[in-house]
Amino acid sequence: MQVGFNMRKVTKGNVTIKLWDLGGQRRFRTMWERYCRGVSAIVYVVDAADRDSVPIARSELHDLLIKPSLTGIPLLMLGNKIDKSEALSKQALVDQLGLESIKDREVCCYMISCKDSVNIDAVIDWLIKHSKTAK
Ligand SMILES: Nc1nc2c(ncn2[C@@H]2O[C@H](COP(=O)(O)OP(=O)(O)OP(=O)(O)O)[C@@H](O)[C@H]2O)c(=O)[nH]1
Repeated sequence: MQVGFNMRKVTKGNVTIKLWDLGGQRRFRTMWERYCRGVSAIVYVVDAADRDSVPIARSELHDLLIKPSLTGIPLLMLGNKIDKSEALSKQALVDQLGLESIKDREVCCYMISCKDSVNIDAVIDWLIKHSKTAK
């Protein structure tokens, strides 16, 4: 059975980051806001190779960010699965997710492959930079 919410800790050097992995399926989405309140950053992972799902990812993202409780929380967008030939380019993903229209917070986007460990270090560094303890 798919569990909707898992907590993990990632340590690099003397910094430990606490991550909540929130389920992406429809039935879990109403709970996203509750888990995002008060966090240092929101990491939103999309499958860059699943082009049909991007419009849904876009509307769910903007529905989330419109919540007053989440104003100003930095957003890290990750376009995953760039090892697949059908993956969107970064520019196409940024455009299709409407990231340029987000003006009330810092937004960063990396294209990654969890399978091939592409850009994972950059993600960890970004998370450390935006963690509460490491400023
Ligand atoms: N090719 C490729 N496959 C990947 C990559 N990352 C994850 N996958 C595969 O994608 C599938 C889904 O991965 P999950 O980690 O279960 O996805 P998830 O986003 O946590 O799923 P939900 O939270 O339920 O939406 C698995 O079969 C993974 O092996 C990647 O970078 N490249």
